Amino acid sequence: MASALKVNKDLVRERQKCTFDVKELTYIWEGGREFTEERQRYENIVYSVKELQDEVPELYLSHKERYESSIRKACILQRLQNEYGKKHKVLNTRTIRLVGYGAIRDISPFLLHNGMFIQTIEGQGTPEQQAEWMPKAQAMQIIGTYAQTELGHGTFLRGLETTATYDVKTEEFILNSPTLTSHKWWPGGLGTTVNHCIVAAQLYINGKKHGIHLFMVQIRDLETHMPLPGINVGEIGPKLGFQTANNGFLGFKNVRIPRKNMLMKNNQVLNDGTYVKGMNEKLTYGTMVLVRVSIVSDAANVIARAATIAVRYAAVRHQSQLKANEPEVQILDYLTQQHKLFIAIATSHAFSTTYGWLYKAYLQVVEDLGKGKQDHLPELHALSCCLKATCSRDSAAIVEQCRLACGGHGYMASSSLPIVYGLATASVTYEGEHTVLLLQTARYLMKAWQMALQGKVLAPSVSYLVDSLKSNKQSWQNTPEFIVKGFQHVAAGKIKDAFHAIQKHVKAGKDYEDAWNLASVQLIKASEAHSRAILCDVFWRGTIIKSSTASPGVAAVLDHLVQLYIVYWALETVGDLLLYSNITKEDIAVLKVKYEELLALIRPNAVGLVDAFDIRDEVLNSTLGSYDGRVYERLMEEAMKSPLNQEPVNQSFHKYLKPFMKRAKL
Ligand SMILES: CCCCCCCCCC/C=C\CCCCCCCCCC(=O)SCCNC(=O)CCNC(=O)[C@H](O)C(C)(C)COP(=O)(O)OP(=O)(O)OC[C@H]1O[C@@H](n2cnc3c(N)ncnc32)[C@H](O)[C@@H]1OP(=O)(O)O
Ligand SMILES: Cc1cc2nc3c(=O)[nH]c(=O)nc-3n(C[C@H](O)[C@H](O)[C@H](O)COP(=O)(O)OP(=O)(O)OC[C@H]3O[C@@H](n4cnc5c(N)ncnc54)[C@H](O)[C@@H]3O)c2cc1C
Repeated sequence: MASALKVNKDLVRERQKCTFDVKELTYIWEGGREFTEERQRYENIVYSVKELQDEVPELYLSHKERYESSIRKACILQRLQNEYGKKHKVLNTRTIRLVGYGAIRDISPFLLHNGMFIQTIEGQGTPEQQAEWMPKAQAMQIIGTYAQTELGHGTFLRGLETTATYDVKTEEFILNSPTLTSHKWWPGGLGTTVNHCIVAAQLYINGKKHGIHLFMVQIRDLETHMPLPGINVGEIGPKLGFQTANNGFLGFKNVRIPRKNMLMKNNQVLNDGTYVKGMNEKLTYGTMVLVRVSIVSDAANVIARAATIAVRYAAVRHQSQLKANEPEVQILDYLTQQHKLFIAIATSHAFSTTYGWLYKAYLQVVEDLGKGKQDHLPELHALSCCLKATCSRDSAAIVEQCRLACGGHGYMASSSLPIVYGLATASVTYEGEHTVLLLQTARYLMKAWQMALQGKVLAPSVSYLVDSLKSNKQSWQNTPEFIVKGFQHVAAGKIKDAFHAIQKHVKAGKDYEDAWNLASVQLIKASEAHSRAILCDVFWRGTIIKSSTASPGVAAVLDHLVQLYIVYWALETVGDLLLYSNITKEDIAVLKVKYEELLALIRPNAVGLVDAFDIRDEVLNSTLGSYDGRVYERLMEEAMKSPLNQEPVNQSFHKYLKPFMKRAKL
């Protein structure tokens, strides 16, 4: 934190107004004091390393230089992380990623190694395979990625074209990329960083296709880093964001790997080519479920970054007068600005709470699977799909809203909002495209509705369908509990409508699949409504639990945030509530007043609330959002770093402009 003397006076005043203990909220937000202190200790180590500090801002480097700089920093970070783990305790993934951003600025080329390669060995490997690869992967003696998506297919995994054909004579798999579209395309780190991959390929034994399986494949020599024979590997080039993720392509030509390199925790291939089917073929997709769950947490963190920048800037920035002859006001005092920004703070808390709940459900399912029980797998898949879809999409929209709320300066790269948007919007697509995942959940919801009609017992997350089958005669109440019930009625109503739409098309003679496609806009709306009902319910119940042990000041702000989130979404979806619940026009008028009251209650705590996210200036890396609020000074200082400002006259003047002007005179 900057010294009090240098802090912008508006921010000083805002912090004096704060009515709650900022540190206490940080501990709650981060899941406990021990996590915060751990992160802070690690940050102090990382950000004191001189080699991690930029001489030239990353954005002025070429694509190649940025990659090289990110690898250099990623190696230092990995060493620091390992040393820290040995000395203190193994750091949690949130801390590693958050602190990593502060050094690398964008995505680490090791993200897929740390985020999917290791997790897949752990989740899909037999104990022997884990014993062989885990220590090497953890020590980074081998560096890997998760290579699934191809040029031709990302979503439809059964359509992947890479083949792994078992050769019973040599007890090897032979990997091939038979077409251009079968080339792997996108995996992070694949371009020029990794030497190993987990490859998703169609398994063939004696001419019979057994579907998608995962294989450990070495693609580069560990000494020379040259691609191994039969491997065609490279980088895919610049993208909207994720510039330093080193996404790559990969093709195979008769690449042989030993039988033991198929990940065999679930399905197995024996020496003689016998195929042994596991408990559930979808367990092969297990790493994706874990990452979808983690993306809910990522969404909370990315919004916290954007909200911190935009709220601090809105406190420092003065523009226009509310009344003639009065000074220009802090833009944070405009109600429309509060409407844009306070929902960002509330959403971050909503997603963080939901992540805690979802991760617990994930751990329970993993434990059950270990005992051969898979009853809750479909529910977890459905929840992780719709929550990943909704949270990533909301995070991209909210980050963009925060950027727009900063006016012109939000468009500056030095605000960091463009790079944060690049991160947020990528997550809408990767790890399962948004619409596709909503439709996965819709499959589950259609089955759940059918079961509800048949009077069967439903899984907890859809048990609200039973209530909605009974006629709802209760009059509306403007309480959070009741509004949450209203969201459940909306979800149930949309699920029912989508169900009937499919039935109508089937009755009219359509195949079920065509009927599904014809109803799919309704299906994704049903899935979205289900997500919103879950988010509001979990956030509301989770906040009650958190508040029960909090000080009155913190409990009050948590209550304001959860109420704001619920009322905001009630007003955003008011048409749906009018259609599917008993809300009246009068109730809506009351909700509007309530919303404005909540904005007013949050206003004095706005800066305190973003301070409580406790995101260091190194991580924010923003001219607009730093703790001290020296916005204008920083904008000018950063501009002065432009290479174009290092000389009074650029050579292009003599080369092009001057001759051009001379010709123009004639
Ligand atoms: C030094 C600094 C270091 C810093 C870093 C360190 C940090 C480390 C920590 C990291 C922490 C977090 C990690 C975050 C990493 C983020 C980066 C990720 C980058 C992106 C990676 C990728 O994108 S990988 C590729 C992802 N690809 C996809 O998601 C593909 C999407 N498609 C599918 O999943 C499937 O094909 C499909 C679900 C869409 C359809 O599958 P399929 O056609 O086979 O199935 P059906 O539709 O026929 O359904 C059949 C039934 O199966 C059920 N089903 C489907 N999937 C699952 C599943 N996963 N689990 C359970 N059940 C499943 C489906 O519902 C059907 O059921 P029924 O209806 O009952 O028939
Ligand atoms: C930044 C980034 C990093 C990535 N990293 C990795 C990685 O490390 N490893 C890896 O393997 N992959 C990675 N990917 C790939 C990513 O997982 C896929 O791009 C993603 O799963 C979407 O698949 P797709 O590109 O095939 O989209 P498509 O499926 O082609 O989607 C195009 C459009 O078609 C629609 N569509 C497709 N199918 C259906 C359907 N059944 N019903 C309705 N609409 C449909 C979609 O909604 C979308 O609008 C990464 C992608 C990005 C952007």
